[in-house]
Amino acid sequence: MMNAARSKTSDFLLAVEGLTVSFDGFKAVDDLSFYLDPKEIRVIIGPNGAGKTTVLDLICGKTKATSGSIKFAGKELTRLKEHQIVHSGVGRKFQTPSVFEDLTVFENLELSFPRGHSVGGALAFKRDPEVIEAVEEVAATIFLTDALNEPAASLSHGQKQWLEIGMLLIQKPDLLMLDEPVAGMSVAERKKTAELLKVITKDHTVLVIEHDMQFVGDIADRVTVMHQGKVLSEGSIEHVKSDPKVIEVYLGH
Ligand SMILES: Nc1ncnc2c1ncn2[C@@H]1O[C@H](COP(=O)(O)OP(=O)(O)OP(=O)(O)O)[C@@H](O)[C@H]1O
Repeated sequence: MMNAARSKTSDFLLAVEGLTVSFDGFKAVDDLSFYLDPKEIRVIIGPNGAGKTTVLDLICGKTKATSGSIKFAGKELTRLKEHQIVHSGVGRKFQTPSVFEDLTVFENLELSFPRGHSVGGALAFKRDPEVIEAVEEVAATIFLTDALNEPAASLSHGQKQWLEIGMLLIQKPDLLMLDEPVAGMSVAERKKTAELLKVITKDHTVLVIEHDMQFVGDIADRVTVMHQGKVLSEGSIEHVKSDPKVIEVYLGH
């Protein structure tokens, strides 16, 4: 198999091999292998309980693997703690936005600028041109230039999701993982989010969990379909959509 042969090399940004996690004997992720190329957008789809969120939990170190390997830029992540994985260049956005509502968009982005300060410390820090430039650049990418001085509380749900993506982007991770980024968004916001992800992958690799098949088709380079903790199918959106196994367990419902 091409993937198995290539995994011997360091071509992949992320190589997940034989990954397994058991919760009281139940294998939520079961001997899972998949590989991400640099600058790829991969979408993981699959029915509820397939193990998708658990895969992201394993990659970011929130959950420890029972066995298997997660190699990121050649480094084994399964032995690292969550903060070490963040430092290695893996950023994760959870489903619910967790922006600081009382702070402005500018301040939310500024706080996330990587300088190793606590929340209070970062705010007390004098704004230097480097931070201002980084904040303005990210704000433009996430369509929030005009809202920089607005409190985050005044943003729409979709804008808060973009702000949170911006808070990851400003840390310049090599891999961004997003769990259902367009859940609760309007059609217009979904379109803009697809645009945003296309821009992001010029510099980053993106791993997304998503149910909205229209959105999946708009963004994915390749799709991995999970079922019962395993890969059921993998390939282009056309390939997985026409795979009878995928239609049977997921798309046909
Ligand atoms: N910490 C845990 N302890 C016990 N069981 C867990 C734990 N985390 C996940 N599970 C179980 O593992 C299975 C996979 O869950 P997971 O949330 O990864 O699925 P999913 O594909 O993300 O589903 P959804 O689309 O509903 O979010 C589920 O049966 C879930 O109940």
